[in-house]
Amino acid sequence: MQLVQEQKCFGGRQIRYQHDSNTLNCSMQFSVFLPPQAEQGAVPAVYWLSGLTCTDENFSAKAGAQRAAAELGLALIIPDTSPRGEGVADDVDGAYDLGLGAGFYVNATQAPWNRHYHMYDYVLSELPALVESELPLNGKRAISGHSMGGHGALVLALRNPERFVSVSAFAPISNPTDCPWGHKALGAYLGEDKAAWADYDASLLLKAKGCSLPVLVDQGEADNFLAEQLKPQALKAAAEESGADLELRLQPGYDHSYYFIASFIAEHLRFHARHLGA
Ligand SMILES: N[C@@H](CCC(=O)N[C@@H](CSC=O)C(=O)NCC(=O)O)C(=O)O
Repeated sequence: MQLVQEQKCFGGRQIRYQHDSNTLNCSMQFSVFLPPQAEQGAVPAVYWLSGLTCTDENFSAKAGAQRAAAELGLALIIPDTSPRGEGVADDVDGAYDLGLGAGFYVNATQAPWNRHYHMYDYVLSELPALVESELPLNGKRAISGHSMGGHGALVLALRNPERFVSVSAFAPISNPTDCPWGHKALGAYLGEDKAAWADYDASLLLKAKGCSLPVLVDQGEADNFLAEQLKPQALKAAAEESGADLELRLQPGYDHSYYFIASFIAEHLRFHARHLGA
């Protein structure tokens, strides 16, 4: 991987890298925050998955996560939200909720998406293997994300509990088989056979398999997308049915923006630090 950019931040290093991804079949950029403790030895990592329209830079620049990560000794690993570059398919109308910036953390099976859109495997396997071989990381991982990225974080953790110690989300798309964003993306990437969609629906996965990991979810009550797209009540019902350790916090007055994420990211990082032994 090649260094693109680096800034000192809260005594640590905010870094952007580029690499050629075999999983996505294109060149990718991602961001990393290394806390000051990484100068002395290997540290645990929180993976952050961003939402629709984002690159790795939205979270790095807007969430203000570095202060708490530096205090807690946590690395932050921040991938992009889709494959990028010439030859990578995009929505024909340039819609914000399909194609570039909207990979939904799935492995697409349908043309033209299946040439590049394998964000599930990228985040689960290729990116951790790369950063853990090149950076001072101790192999302990937690995962979090926002909206589409909250959906991705929950699905990755629910399907691979041995890979993470904890999972959290901000305003996740909790039940994508039952909302317009999910129908559009899962239909395009996986095809119209809805049986394939269930593997990427956190509420269905939680109901069917339960979850051995602690789960923290924050949801703003003034979020414009709450009723139509996010459906946290489906996740809560699934957790109650399966006995999963979900804490769902409804936050009065907060919307869907990065101001909401910035308000609670330190609490999420402290939650993950407890489970990571940081
Ligand atoms: N442009 C769209 C909404 C786009 C949007 O709100 N994106 C969110 C994530 S939404 C779910 O995945 C986001 O994080 N945007 C980037 C940012 O820096 O705020 C519309 O207008 O409806």
